[in-house]
Amino acid sequence: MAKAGNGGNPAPNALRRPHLPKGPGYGGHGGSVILKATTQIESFLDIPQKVTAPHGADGHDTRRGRTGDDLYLQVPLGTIVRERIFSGYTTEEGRRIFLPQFRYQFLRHLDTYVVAKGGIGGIGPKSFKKGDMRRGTPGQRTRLELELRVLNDVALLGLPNAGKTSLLAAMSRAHTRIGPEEFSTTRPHVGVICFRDRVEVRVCDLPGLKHGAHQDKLMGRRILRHTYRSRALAFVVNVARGEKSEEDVLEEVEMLRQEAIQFDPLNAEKPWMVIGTKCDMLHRDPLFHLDSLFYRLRARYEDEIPVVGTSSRFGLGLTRCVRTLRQLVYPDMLEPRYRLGADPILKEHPKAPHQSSDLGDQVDLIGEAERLQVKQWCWCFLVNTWSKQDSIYIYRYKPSL
Ligand SMILES: Nc1nc2c(ncn2[C@@H]2O[C@H](COP(=O)(O)OP(=O)(O)OP(=O)(O)O)[C@@H](O)[C@H]2O)c(=O)[nH]1
Ligand SMILES: [Mg+2]
Repeated sequence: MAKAGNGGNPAPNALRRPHLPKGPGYGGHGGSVILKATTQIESFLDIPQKVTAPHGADGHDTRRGRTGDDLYLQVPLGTIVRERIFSGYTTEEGRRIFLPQFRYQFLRHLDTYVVAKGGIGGIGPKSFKKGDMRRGTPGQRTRLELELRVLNDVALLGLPNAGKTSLLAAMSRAHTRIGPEEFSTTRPHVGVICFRDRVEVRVCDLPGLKHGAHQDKLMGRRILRHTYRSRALAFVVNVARGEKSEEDVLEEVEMLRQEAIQFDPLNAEKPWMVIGTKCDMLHRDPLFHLDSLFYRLRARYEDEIPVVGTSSRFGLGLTRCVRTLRQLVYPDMLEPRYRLGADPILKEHPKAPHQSSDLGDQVDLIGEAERLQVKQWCWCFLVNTWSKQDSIYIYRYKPSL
């Protein structure tokens, strides 16, 4: 519930004369209630149920009343604002039925939206010929419903205790409670994986899902709604089965995917991958389960589904996992390692320095490459001083020793 401040009333007998420096004692405007998106917070925990912005003060003598300050409430990115509007009906117990209506969604940092506008301050009597005055208007009052659908690129979905939080903590700087008990994570956490070429992949760790999640079993729908904005899904399964070996890994992946699809059919079109965790527990046959999962998934789906085995405890397979995540989210944007032209376009340059350098080392021009070859950094490449803007001349530097 948000209530903006009322406008203040004007001073009834204020005069306006040329020699009086101040105005005719108008009332101050009321403060508005404004929502502001920020990356600093990730939940609604700090937002009170009822907020009221300060009222504008009444006019006094010839001075305008003080304008009430706007009340800013910080909300996390990905918040959807809906207004609850009275439908005109009541329940049998006499409770009013409200219907939600979409108002705004926050997708950018520092985005603001005014949910309740403050009242306008009253106008003094001397502004009207009749000599009457206008009182301040009341501030708006709205009932709001906020829903958080976290902004992320990849959502980690898995059974409770599959090792999702450990995986995210190993891949990024996000760190939350990791525990041996089920449901140790209770709300979404986002970790950002930054690549060297400034590409960022936002990975969202969610609480565990169980069968029937799409019917809101164990708050499943409230968990699955965070997949709404993800561009790819990663199903996390514990492949170290041990005594649980009769429960099939493939069944588990299928169950998780079906839950996601039944919740939102758009999830069927998103690219997905499977991450096998706890691969370090060798006595529990994780590699066997991982292998069987890969071949059976390949047989079932025509295009190859990436399956990556990891161990968050020992940091195994994380690089491959991170690369695969990036490949899912940005399939067209390859890493610089792969972006190399196989053969640089060789072109003789007229000013090529075929002579030796000062140290007596031999410097040969190999060619002009459109793209810089990072692959062959074992040779020391020199970028010459007269390189054009769109091309780089590459020299092979042979030390004299
Ligand atoms: N040996 C081993 N244990 C792991 C690994 N990753 C996680 N664990 C353990 O598995 C347990 C569960 O890990 P979490 O990361 O909390 O699992 P979760 O999927 O986030 O669980 P919920 O949040 O409850 O759904 C913890 O006791 C971890 O120590 C791993 O790679 N190897
Ligand atoms: Mg967790």
